Amino acid sequence: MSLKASELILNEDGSIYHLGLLPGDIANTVITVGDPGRVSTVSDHFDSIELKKEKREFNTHTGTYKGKRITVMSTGMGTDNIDIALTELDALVNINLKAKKIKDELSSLDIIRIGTTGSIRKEIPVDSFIISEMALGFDGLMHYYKEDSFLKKDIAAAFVEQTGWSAKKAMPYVVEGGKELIERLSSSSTIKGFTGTNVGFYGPQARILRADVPDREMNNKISDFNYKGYSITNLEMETSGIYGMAKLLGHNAVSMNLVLANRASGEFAENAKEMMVKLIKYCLEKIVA
Ligand SMILES: O=P(O)(O)O[C@H]1O[C@H](CO)[C@@H](O)[C@H]1O
Ligand SMILES: O=c1cc[nH]c(=O)[nH]1
Repeated sequence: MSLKASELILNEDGSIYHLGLLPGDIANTVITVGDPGRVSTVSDHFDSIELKKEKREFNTHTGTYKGKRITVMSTGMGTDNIDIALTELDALVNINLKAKKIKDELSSLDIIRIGTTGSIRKEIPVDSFIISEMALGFDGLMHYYKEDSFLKKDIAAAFVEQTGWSAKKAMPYVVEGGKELIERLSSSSTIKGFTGTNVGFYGPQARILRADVPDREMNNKISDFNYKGYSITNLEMETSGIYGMAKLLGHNAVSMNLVLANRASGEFAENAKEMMVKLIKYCLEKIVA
């Protein structure tokens, strides 16, 4: 049975609805970044660029780095965008878009997020590179899918209990990254972390400019959380969705985080651009190693 036009939506040129991409446009290795402007900061290092396409917040370049074909695509901010980005990337490789049928043989993408984050630990200073071993999603995205056998439910339950998590918010979920990619991108330059993925940047990360939050101690409670040695290191807005959707759809994912803010000390990075270029070069070298 083919998928209905209302479910698998294609543009006039046959490209997938939001990404505006055709199956041949993407490589098997996809770097995702939040910021559309960061796409060229990555592809500037490519040997050559074969494709540049842009739709909404999804800016995509495909090219080669040291002979390896790589796609870099922006996702915009938040796991609502990640739901679209990963579902449509998966459709590009695992659904025959012309027949609108799921392929008999499925393929796996390597997905490497290169993003920015705030550390909630004094001992993880700005300019650090955190590689997320696991993510705790505050966003609820994975509760909208039936398959949940890969979620670490004991860790999420302990988190709810220890932090007194409000039932008015989504139930947190915990999901691991792709082990092989995590090992490949780890080194003495990276810190292994457990990343909290928030639904926003201000209130959801307990930042107060003018609007107060219901619990000013929440970041301390998150940082005090400890279950079987697992404790949260940093906050950002995409990793849990990427890890969850990758596990759900059979892809491998890793999230690399440049620490821009240290929420415990109140500091913000002074040379963010330079450090991002350093993280990008580091990731590209590890991808082709
Ligand atoms: O720098 P990016 O990749 O966008 O990542 C982080 O920065 C944004 C917030 O400033 C959020 O998307 C967060 O996850
Ligand atoms: O504190 C921070 C810094 C970058 N991105 C976030 O989501 N939070």
